[in-house]
Amino acid sequence: MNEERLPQPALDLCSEEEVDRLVRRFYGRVREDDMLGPVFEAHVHDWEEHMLHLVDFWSALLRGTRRFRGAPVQKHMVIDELREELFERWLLLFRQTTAGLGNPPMQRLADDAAERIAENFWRRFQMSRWPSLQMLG
Ligand code: HEM
Repeated sequence: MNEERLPQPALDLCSEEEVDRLVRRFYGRVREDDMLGPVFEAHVHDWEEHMLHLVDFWSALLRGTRRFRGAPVQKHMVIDELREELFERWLLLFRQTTAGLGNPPMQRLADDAAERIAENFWRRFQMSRWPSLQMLG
């Protein structure tokens, strides 16, 4: 178990520029990826809008800002292509990106949040597609 406390969202954890760098580098990798690229290209119609929206999302999680407005769960529930390997790939590219930012506390919080959210999306997606799984708790 990691004894060190997880960093908390704070304005001095990272700058807006670092958040912007994370999002642009990450989705740059996603777009070039053989597995994830086609899924995103099929659903994202305006990439610049998506980037700015995702900067607001990560800025909220990492810096505690309050610009993000959205419905992430619903947006993912309608992506028919979702499957476990895609989430694993998503997390791999995300971790590679955060590792290259040179800000270890930001990296820890971002990786932790991404993992928890990915698990949540995947669990909810399975529940919504196969409601009989609900009885398994
Ligand atoms: C297999 C993994 C994933 C895929 C294929 C995926 C795909 C997508 C796509 C296609 C959109 C655009 C939807 C639209 O605008 O209609 C989107 C939006 C978004 N994604 Fe993901 N995603 C994945 C995992 C994640 C994870 C793990 C997170 C968070 C840690 C995340 C956060 C978001 C957010 C915040 C939005 C914007 C939602 C909104 O507009 O309210 N995604 N994603």
